[in-house]
Amino acid sequence: MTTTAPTSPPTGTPVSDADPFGPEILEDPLPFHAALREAGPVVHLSRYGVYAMGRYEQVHAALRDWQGFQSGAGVGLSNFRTEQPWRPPSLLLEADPPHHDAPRRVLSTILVPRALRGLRERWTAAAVDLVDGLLARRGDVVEFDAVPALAEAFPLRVFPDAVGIPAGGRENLLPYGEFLFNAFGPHNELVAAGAPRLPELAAWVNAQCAREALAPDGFGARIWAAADRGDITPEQAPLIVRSLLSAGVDTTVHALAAALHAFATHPEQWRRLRARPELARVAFDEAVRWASPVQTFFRTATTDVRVADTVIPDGEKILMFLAAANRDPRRWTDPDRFDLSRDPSGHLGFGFGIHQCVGQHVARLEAECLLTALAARVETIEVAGPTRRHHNNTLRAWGSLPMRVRLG
Ligand code: HEM
Ligand SMILES: O=C(O)c1ccc(-c2ccccn2)cc1
Repeated sequence: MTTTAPTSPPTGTPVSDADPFGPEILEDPLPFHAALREAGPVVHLSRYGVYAMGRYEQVHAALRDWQGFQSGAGVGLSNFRTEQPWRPPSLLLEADPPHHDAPRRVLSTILVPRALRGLRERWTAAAVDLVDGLLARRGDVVEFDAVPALAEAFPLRVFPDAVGIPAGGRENLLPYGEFLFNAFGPHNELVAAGAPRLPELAAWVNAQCAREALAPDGFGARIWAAADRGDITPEQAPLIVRSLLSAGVDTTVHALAAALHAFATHPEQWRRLRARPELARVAFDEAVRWASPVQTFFRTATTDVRVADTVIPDGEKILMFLAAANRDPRRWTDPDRFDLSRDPSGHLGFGFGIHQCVGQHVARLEAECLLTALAARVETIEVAGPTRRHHNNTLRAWGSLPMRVRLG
């Protein structure tokens, strides 16, 4: 019996020859994810010479096994064992224990839900103000592009202030993150397009991390206070502030856009949220599972590590497809359905294990505030025109989401 290699429709390219960072798959990754899951627990991608995993079981196990699958050699295609990082490595993301431990403990303490309690009232008011401003004096049916009007506007209205950076230059945050998340992939045209502005963007971001730039009551000041206490060193403090500015903006922007798109294409789920606004938090996690705004990232094998029938040699890169795992029918019932009655816990959209997103509670609070404010005013939400994807090597993003809402 001849078995034909699984192909990623429609181009018919065998999975092992596919380019997951090329425009076809970035535009619509779902067929490739399905083919990757079907091809086996681990697949060698010849184009980049990496080992790929698309099934929940293997991605979950690799994320859990930080000793066998390290972050210290970088979580992008670039291998820090042999290549220079484009910026000083993150003390959390690109570090393994024990170096990872203290920076992680400092950020965990600052970003834990009870530490965010003081922000809920302020962020709720900011969301209500943004939504009211968008809908005011425009009649009962209002049209707008949800990407700039809501998905970008809300995080940029609340998060930089929460970090405590100055008012000027915040328009640099999105393009910096855009480059950063592209740079985890291969040096393709997406990376090349962002390179010209990088020196100025990186200089601006680094300048925001200095103690004197930060307001006395924000996340940044609390990181510096940890240095004053000796929990971390003063040299580490600015890099940990940089982590917030690196990871905390583009991710939430594209996750919120994904949630708004999910509701605009599933009117019955919007009706459920309207009826029960307390579902906003679980709705956001279901949107993060269903859309996986963070699609992929890498680990590096620290020994010859066996996964199913494959031995991944020491030093080789493993590309983990969170998005494929989040829709693996081996783990999820009816995985392609966006369904608020599902329990999405266990999804890998925020990662898993010791590096699991330390900012996930910040993201959830932003989403809860914005979705609750919208659900209070908007009876129906629908797509009002052609949507446009925005391609990034790591992030699943919308470039434009024309929306029509009916007030109720
Ligand atoms: C919906 C929005 C977000 C998504 C989908 C997301 C996703 C992720 C994922 C998948 C990881 C794991 C990376 C790995 O294992 O190598 C991660 C780590 C991280 N995230 Fe998030 N993130 C989001 C928002 C945020 C926010 C708002 C912040 C900051 C306030 C943040 C800060 C971080 C940091 C510092 C890490 C590294 C943690 C470590 O390595 O110990 N993220 N995030
Ligand atoms: O500490 C940082 O600078 C940083 C932390 C986390 C990320 C990241 C990477 C892949 C997926 C989600 N988040 C990026 C940067």
